[in-house]
Amino acid sequence: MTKSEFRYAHHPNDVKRYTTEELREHFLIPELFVKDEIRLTYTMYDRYIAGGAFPVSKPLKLEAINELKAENFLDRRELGVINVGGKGKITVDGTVYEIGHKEALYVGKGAKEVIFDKNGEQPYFYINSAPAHQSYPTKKVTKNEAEIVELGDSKYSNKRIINKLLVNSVIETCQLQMGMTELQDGNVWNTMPPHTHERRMEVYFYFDLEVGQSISHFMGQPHETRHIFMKNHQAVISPEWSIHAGAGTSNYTFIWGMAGENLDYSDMDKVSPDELK
Ligand SMILES: O=C(O)C(=O)C[C@H](O)C(=O)CO
Ligand SMILES: [Zn+2]
Repeated sequence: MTKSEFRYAHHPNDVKRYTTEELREHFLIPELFVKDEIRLTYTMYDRYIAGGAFPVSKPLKLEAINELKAENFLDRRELGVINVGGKGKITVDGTVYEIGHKEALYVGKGAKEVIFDKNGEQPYFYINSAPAHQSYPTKKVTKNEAEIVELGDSKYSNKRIINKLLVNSVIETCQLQMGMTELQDGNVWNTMPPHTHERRMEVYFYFDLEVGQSISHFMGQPHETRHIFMKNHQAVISPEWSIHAGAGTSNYTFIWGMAGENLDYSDMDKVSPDELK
C-alpha cells in the first residue's frame, strides 16, 4: 500500500512565528518506515517527494498517489532510492536490482512498475522523487562508484565523508541529486559551516543513530535560526531559504536529497559560523 501526506511551502517571515509544535508539523517527517507500507510525503518545495518503503511480509508496489494524477508513479518523475537496512531487491519493469546496505538505485522517468522486496534480510528503502522532463537509464550505484569528498576536521568536530551517489558526475538525472554523509567517530556536526541554495530545496534523512540519542537539526535563514530535535530514521524538509545543519549527541549518518534549478552540488551560499543568529 502506498500512502501519502501533503505539505505546503512557507514564507520565512511566517516561519519566524512558528511554535516548536508547528515547526515539527510543517518540516519534520517523523515516520517513514511502517510495516508493509510505502509512506510518502509530497512537498510543494519543488514538488519533491520523500518517504520510505518497508516490505516486511510481502513485496510492495509503488503506486501513483493522488497528488500525481497520473497512471503510474514515474510517468512524469524520476526516483532515487538508498537502502539503509539489510539486503533488498527492487524490480523495475521486470528487471531485478539487488540493493544492499548503503547502495542506491536511480529509476528514470517512464518506468511503469517498481516493486520493493526483501532479499533474505530486512531492507529499509529511503525514497526521494522529483518531477522529470526526460527519461534517463535506471542504474544501481554502489559506494565504490560514488564520488567521495572528505570534509571537515576533528578540531571542529565535523570530520565527515560525503558519498555523492546519484549526482551528475556519476549518473544522468533531470534534477534529482542524492548522497550520503558519514560522520567520523567522535565528530557530531554536519554541514558546518552551513549554507543555503535558493536554487534548490533539500531533504535530510538521519540514520545509524543509537537509540536514546538525538540530533538537533538547525534550519531557518542564517540570521533567524530554529532547531528541531530528531531521532533515528526521521527526515526534515529544508526550504530553499534555509540552512540545513545538525549536531548529534552521538555519531550518525544522513542522506541528503535535493532538486531545483541546477545540478551543481557546489552551488552553495556559504555562511560563516560566527554570522549565525
Ligand atoms: O555534511 C555536509 O556538508 C553535507 O552533507 C552537505 C549536503 O550534502 C548538502 O547540503 C548539499 O547541498
Ligand atoms: Zn545543501
